[in-house]
Amino acid sequence: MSVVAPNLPLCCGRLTRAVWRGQVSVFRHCSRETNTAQGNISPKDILRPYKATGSTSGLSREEWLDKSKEFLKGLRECPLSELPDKYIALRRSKSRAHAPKSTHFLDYQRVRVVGGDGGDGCISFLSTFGKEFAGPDGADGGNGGHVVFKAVMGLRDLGHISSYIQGDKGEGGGNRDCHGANAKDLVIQVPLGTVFKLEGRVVANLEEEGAMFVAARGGAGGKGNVFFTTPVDQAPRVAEFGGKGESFCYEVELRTMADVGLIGFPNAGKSTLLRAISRARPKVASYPFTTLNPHVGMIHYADHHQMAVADIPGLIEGAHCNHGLGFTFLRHIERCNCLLYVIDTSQPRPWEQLEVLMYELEQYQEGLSLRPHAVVANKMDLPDAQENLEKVRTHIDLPLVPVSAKMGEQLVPLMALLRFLVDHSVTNHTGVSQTPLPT
Ligand SMILES: Nc1nc2c(ncn2[C@@H]2O[C@H](COP(=O)(O)OP(=O)(O)OP(=O)(O)O)[C@@H](O)[C@H]2O)c(=O)[nH]1
Ligand SMILES: [Mg+2]
Repeated sequence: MSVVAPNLPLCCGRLTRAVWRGQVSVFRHCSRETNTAQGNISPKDILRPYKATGSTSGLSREEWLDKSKEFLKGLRECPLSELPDKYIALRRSKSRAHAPKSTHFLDYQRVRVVGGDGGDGCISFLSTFGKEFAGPDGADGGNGGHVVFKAVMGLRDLGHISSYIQGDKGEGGGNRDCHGANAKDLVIQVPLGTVFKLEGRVVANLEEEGAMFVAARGGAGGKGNVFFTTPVDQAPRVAEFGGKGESFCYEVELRTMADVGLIGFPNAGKSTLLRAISRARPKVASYPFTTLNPHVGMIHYADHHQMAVADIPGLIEGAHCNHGLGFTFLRHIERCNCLLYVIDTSQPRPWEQLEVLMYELEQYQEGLSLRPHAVVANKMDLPDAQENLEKVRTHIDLPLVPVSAKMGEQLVPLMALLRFLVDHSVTNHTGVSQTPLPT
């Protein structure tokens, strides 16, 4: 089943032909010498072919680079009508929401979790008609509720989790041996792949659906005065307070944020690209660092597969030394299975952007830049872009797709390549085999 009309260019995003007036490039103001001196490898070394060590797919870098390039070549020769469903991204069927603010994606949250306190025990003495001192009848309090996290399908981020979570208190004991009710456990749903850390140590990893983690246990209910009755003391005037619930401060983070992360310099057009290929609404503007938090959009394919693509804040030279937005947001990149480097082809020497980006990722975490990746040469509608693209091809030996995110051009091959990359990155975990391109 193919919903997209064959041989028609898929035009997503805004199709306004507004004149775009160049931008200030931030990275040109940074001193390259200072930063490169701190690492063992130079940015240039990154692009040279070398043996991979840290690919998530298990394939060597050369293997999946060759496969992706072969795939792209096949894609150019194959008419769109003959593409397998899995490579055909569906157009947005619904219009974007009119919510006043676009919500960003939360993949990290510090949470204080406190179990509910137990109910207090009761001091009471029974007095009935005809028997004034019928003995103690103060009952026990109920137990406080646990705070439990449960992994469920269908949730993607941690935005619904507040920074302070308190379990319910147990009911106090009553007279006439009426025990207080136990409080209900507070079950908070989290996405699959949520990791809980306590003082930097991983204490729980909820990978499977339905997996639960008791983050803080509730306190036990206090005993009522009946409990303290002894042969010696038949009328004890003593009862217990309910126990306090446990209290911990967890770092909650997602192991995987998205299938694909868009990496690029500020103003490269990452947010524009995400808007073009999904219904996400990250802000787009012609000044650097417009995006300050990651945004995730979904691409739907004709075989009903959904793929999450994350727009990650812009990266500049020296990011690993806390330049620009610092390195805290680099951890978002760790949580993407594949990387899509977005370069601004209208700028002079665009391949240098790629060198810097890969270098920064390597400096942050060895092997990070080697995850299955491809390059998008964006802004092909601008003057000089075509000329620059030819030069880029001579400098970059990676799968490269020229697009214009603003005009919505060449997005079909890009989305097919993304699917191909993502399938490759998960093949080893799931054992799903690839559908070959029609020959
Ligand atoms: N002509 C043209 N302009 C584009 C294209 N893609 C993005 N732009 C423009 O480039 C500017 C920056 O785009 P953004 O999508 O905000 O860039 P970004 O990479 O998300 O930037 P940060 O959020 O700052 O990292 C905007 O003015 C866009 O309209 C394109 O394909 N062609
Ligand atoms: Mg942006």
